[in-house]
Amino acid sequence: MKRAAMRLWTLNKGLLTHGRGLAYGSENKICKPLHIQEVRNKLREIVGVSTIWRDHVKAMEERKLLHNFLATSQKALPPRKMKDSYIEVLLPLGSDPDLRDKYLTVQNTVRFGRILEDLDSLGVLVCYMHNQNHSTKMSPLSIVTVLVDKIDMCKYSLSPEQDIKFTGHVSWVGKTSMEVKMKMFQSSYSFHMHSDDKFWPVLDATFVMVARDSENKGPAFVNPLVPENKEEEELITQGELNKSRRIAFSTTSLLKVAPNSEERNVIHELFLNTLDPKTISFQSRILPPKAVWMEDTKLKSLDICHPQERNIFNRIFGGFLMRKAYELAWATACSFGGSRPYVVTVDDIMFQKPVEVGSLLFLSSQVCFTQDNYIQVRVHSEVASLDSREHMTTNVFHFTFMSEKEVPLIFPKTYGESMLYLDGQRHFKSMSTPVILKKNYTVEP
Ligand SMILES: CC(=O)SCCNC(=O)CCNC(=O)[C@H](O)C(C)(C)COP(=O)(O)OP(=O)(O)OC[C@H]1O[C@@H](n2cnc3c(N)ncnc32)[C@H](O)[C@@H]1OP(=O)(O)O
Repeated sequence: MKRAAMRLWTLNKGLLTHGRGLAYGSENKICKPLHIQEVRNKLREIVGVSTIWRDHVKAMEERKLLHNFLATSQKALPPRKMKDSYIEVLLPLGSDPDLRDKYLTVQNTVRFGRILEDLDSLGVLVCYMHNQNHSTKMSPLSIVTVLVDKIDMCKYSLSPEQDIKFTGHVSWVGKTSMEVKMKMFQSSYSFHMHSDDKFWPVLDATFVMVARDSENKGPAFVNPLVPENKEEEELITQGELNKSRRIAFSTTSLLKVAPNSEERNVIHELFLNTLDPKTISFQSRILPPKAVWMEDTKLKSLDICHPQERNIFNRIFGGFLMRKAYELAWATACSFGGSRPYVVTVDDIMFQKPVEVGSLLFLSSQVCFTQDNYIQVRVHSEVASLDSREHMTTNVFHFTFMSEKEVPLIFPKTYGESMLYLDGQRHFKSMSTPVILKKNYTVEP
């Protein structure tokens, strides 16, 4: 590996230093880090879509011709290395005040919803870099987000006055799917970059993206991935384990099988705690002190999905859906906990179905589990077309927040709510390490 590429690769593994001069791309192509605004432009270039909505049908017609470039088997595609897909993106919040406004909350913190949008675009670009075919300008692949496996926040504060840097690369591939690992770092200096800037890690994310054919109608093979050293071998093994974990999680879903005996005891205990001791009845339920019924924690929203929010394939951009769901979840946690909550983990967001432009997007959010200062919020997303009343679930989002003070206990009333409680508890327990609350931990909507 060339020296510069080796340095970049090493930087991705730990603390990122020397903000300037970092690069992205394959071994043979070392460039400056991309500006965040270039990411979506680059994606449009790779996919060859129009920037004007009225031309979108024509642009998609043109993409049909790319079908001939699709591989008939994975073996026919050359293997790639992790560094081939490695990219760096700069979000110069500190040095660009106009950009900063887009990311700013009224409390002078960073809008986490905007970060989710950036991660989604970055994840797609990483996958295009992995599958880059130098013989065609436009890619025959349509890459979509299928799963946000995990986003873990580190405990450093996110300031809108310091530059942010993202890195990402493909860490595992299946036949048509790819796992992408992304990291986010923040500069330790305000307003301007110094040649000796240090970037500290603030976030770790794992997404799964899927390759589809040029019209986004059927599956398409992705290039194989070969490890170059022991660490990369471990990442690939971890990718395999992640796949098995997801399958195991989904086969024990409470939508498919009954809760285990420990969980059944939890639910019965909660039920007994809400029985009115003055009556001998299963029907008289009262709330214990410092507790809230789950049904009283709901918030809902409706959005019309305008063309402005479309992705490169003229469906609604996954990042937009995540931002909307996150902001509703944050408002739910805030009104429940009575103080400003901080996001700790985003977990297992599955994009089951694409959302068409023009759909009505219904989001329902509720607190489904609490413990100490933690609030687990679930957001259910459904769409309906304007001319049909039929609703279809497109996503379920799970967010873990932390409040500055201890929050009330949550009590389910119905069996359905009890399942939501257990599902929330499972997601909460899957959180890697509980974050220690810090006063300067300032990630808000
Ligand atoms: C960047 C953006 O804005 S994209 C917009 C947001 N995303 C979307 O709109 C995507 C909406 N979802 C979909 O269209 C569909 O669910 C699809 C196309 C992603 C998957 O459809 P499926 O019928 O599950 O496809 P299929 O069974 O062929 O699976 C395709 C691959 O996805 C993988 N996959 C499917 N579900 C999951 C999951 N929950 N977690 C991880 N991988 C998954 C499969 O393992 C398979 O990978 P492999 O070929 O490497 O083994």
